[in-house]
Amino acid sequence: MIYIIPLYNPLTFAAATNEKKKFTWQQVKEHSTAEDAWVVYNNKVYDVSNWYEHPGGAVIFTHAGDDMTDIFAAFHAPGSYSAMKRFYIGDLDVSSLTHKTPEQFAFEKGYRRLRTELIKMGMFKSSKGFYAYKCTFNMCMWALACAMVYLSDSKVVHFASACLLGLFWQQCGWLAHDFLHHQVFSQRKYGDLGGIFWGNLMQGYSMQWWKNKHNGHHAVPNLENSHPSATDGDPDMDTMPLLAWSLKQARSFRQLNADGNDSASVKFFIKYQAFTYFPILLLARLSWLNESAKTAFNLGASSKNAQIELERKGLQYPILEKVGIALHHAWVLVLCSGFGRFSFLHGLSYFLVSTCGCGLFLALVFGLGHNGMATYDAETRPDFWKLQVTTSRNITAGHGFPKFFVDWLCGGLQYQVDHHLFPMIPRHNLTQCHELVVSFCKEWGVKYHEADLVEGTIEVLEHLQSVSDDFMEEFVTEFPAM
Ligand code: HEM
Repeated sequence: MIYIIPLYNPLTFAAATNEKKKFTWQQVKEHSTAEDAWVVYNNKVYDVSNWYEHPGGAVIFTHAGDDMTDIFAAFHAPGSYSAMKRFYIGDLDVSSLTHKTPEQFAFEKGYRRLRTELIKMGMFKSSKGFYAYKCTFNMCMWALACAMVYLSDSKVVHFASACLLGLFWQQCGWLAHDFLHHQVFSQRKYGDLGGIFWGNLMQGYSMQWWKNKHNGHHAVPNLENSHPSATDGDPDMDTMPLLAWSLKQARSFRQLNADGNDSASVKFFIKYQAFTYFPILLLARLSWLNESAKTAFNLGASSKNAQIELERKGLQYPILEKVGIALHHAWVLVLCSGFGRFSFLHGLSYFLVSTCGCGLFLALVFGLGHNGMATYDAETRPDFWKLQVTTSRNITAGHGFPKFFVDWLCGGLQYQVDHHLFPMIPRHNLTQCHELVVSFCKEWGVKYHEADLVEGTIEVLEHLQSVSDDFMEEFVTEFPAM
């Protein structure tokens, strides 16, 4: 597709002639699609319509027609501010922000000040020693899993090795996560290379597929799609028809049917979702491997925006992505074949145990991080801080799980709330950051939620059951004889 720049645009012309245009909030809100996207940063208005070439990709359009001040700060290196200039079209008429009370202005000012304090405290600087230790520990897990297969003929040892490999993949997920959020290196390129090593080569995931999906999730956590076939919400809660996180989401697939009714499969899945939740988690890695291979080898994208983005600007690291994934499948094949000694069934079992283990351990932590917390749609979406805090849950020690184990298992995401507010803060600084965030939330009356592994899982299952009950109750009310 060819990107045509209009020869005369009255707005860019105004910018070029230094004549400052003023826009009301209402006017900004009218430009809320990828094709017609205005964004606001510190009361300045930018026209980023059709800018699929944006280095962060189509995630930029999650804030079309909205204020991007805080999400911009969450994702970008300081130098990126200069890239904004060419999109500037005028200033926001601050008197038109009638939906904001003086208290809201003070709240926003307060959380921006807190961010500045954290920067001054050095919270965004990583300890290279910490990450060297984490990377070495992880590689030792991998070497041990391989050695157990190579040196032993015991099925019990092979089973233990497959479980260890599942855990290793889960830990690779957290390391790739840290590198790709640029927690480890402020230089983007080094973070990306770390992401390719832990993501593509060791885990089998495409780093660009992951970035698109994960950064989209960070921009709009627990936000529902505007339409069942749209992909403008949080990709991580785009789980229909298998799982619904709100009654509205459960009902959404009716719009796809000509008769406006739910299909038998939707009814079945939503009715039993509290029971199917864990089996679905077990299979999650297979779906991620599939999506990753599709992205890396240009066989399709997971959303319409990701597809257009791939067509317009392609992959950031086309060769490394492909080589990384191909080598990943090669070493996994060698290991799953028991270095040539396993029967087909034995090798398949090894693969399934490790893959399902990884899916379960990874998705369990994601699930605890957000599932069962508040969900929003475009109209009810609150400010950046409240959106991130109310949709996230921290995981604490408890029910026999000690803190060091929870910290290791969750790879930094035990501080999900704090991580969502400041995704570039390295995980080893989150404990300190957490204390300041909690006291800020207390001061401003924002509910900050924590639960241990068991309580959190029960909350998730209870939430699924309550959505399921509300959904099924409608049929009983409408058709009492059934
Ligand atoms: C006028 C508006 C914007 C401009 C000029 C801009 C520019 C840039 C630039 C130059 C980069 C690469 C350097 C860096 O990582 O800091 C970048 C990356 C990124 N941007 Fe933006 N951006 C804009 C708006 C947004 C918005 C609204 C979002 C999210 C809703 C966003 C999300 C991202 C993400 C996630 C990355 C990192 C990609 C990576 O890690 O490779 N950007 N942007």
